Amino acid sequence: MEKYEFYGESFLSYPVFLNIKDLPCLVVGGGRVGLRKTLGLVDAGARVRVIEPRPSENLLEMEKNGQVQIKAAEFVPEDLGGMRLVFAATQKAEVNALVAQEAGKLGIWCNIADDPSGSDFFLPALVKRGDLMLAISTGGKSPALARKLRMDLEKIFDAAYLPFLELMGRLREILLAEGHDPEGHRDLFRSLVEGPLLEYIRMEDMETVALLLEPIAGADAMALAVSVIKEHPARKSPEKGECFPEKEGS
Ligand SMILES: C[C@@]1(CC(=O)O)c2cc3[nH]c(cc4nc(cc5[nH]c(cc(n2)[C@H]1CCC(=O)O)[C@@](C)(CC(=O)O)[C@@H]5CCC(=O)O)C(CC(=O)O)=C4CCC(=O)O)c(CCC(=O)O)c3CC(=O)O
Ligand SMILES: NC(=O)C1=CN([C@@H]2O[C@H](COP(=O)(O)OP(=O)(O)OC[C@H]3O[C@@H](n4cnc5c(N)ncnc54)[C@H](O)[C@@H]3O)[C@@H](O)[C@H]2O)C=CC1
Repeated sequence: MEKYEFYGESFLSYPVFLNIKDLPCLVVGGGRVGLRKTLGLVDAGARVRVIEPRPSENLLEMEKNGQVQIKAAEFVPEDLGGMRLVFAATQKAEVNALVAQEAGKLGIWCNIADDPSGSDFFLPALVKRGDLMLAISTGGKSPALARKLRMDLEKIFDAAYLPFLELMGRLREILLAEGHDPEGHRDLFRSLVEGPLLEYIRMEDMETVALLLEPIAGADAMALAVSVIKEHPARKSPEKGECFPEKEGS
């Protein structure tokens, strides 16, 4: 840091992106916070069970759609059987502490909504653009700041990053299929990510995008550009005036 030296005790953590597809995960307490954690787990493809005596309409709707399983009762330690991650998200500190204690006995990683220092992990604020994911943590010091930074970053890393990353991935596949040349590829990819490609994607200037892709994609450049930018499944209807889905700023 240039101007400020870090002072005081720093929170030690190890950032990872977990593959939790199809893994059983438990959310205890399906209120405001529990629902937010549940939505994140569902997005990641987990098998989610929610323990909530008074499930909300939102949760019941998700259960109808087969996204979650709800047990409309109070938590009992047996609920933890077979679970890999647990979120203690009730408004009752003693219930959350019990969930954490029992999870600890079983070696299940636990996030406690009201006890950052007792948690095995906590969640970052997220900017997601397809496979591009920016995760923001303040070490638990200020979730409000994490949320604000997420919204600021969403403006910088706008929806155009989705087709941009998709294109970079396709170009990389083409080049790697032709052979490995780490030095040459590095320069090529660096010039593509630093150059004007993103700007032309934003403008949907297909001619120029195709021109920039040509050195790698050859005669397929225009077809590639169209399939990724104009015909991408994530694209919303043009009458809405949006290219790709934007996350709401809530
Ligand atoms: C430690 C952590 C554990 C965890 O939950 O994983 C934790 C803990 C607590 N949060 C509390 C409050 C708020 N949490 C939010 C929002 C988010 N909280 C998230 C994560 C985390 N929250 C982890 C640390 C992340 C980090 O490193 O910063 C986000 C990023 C991700 C997510 O939850 O999915 C999501 C933003 C998502 C987005 O918008 O992008 C807001 C903002 C708002 O609602 O406007 C407020 C009110 C304002 C405020 O307090 O700042 C309280 C109660 C404090 C009290 O009693 O007053 C506790 C408990 C405590 O601190 O004791
Ligand atoms: N980590 C975070 O991001 C944040 C954490 N918090 C903390 O999270 C906790 C929950 O907050 P909210 O979701 O706003 O509360 P809430 O009151 O909306 O939800 C709590 C839910 O837990 C359920 N519940 C109560 N006892 C239970 C039991 N024995 N078994 C199963 N479910 C039970 C209730 O029926 C209720 O639906 C609070 O302690 C709050 O301080 C608050 C804001 C953000």
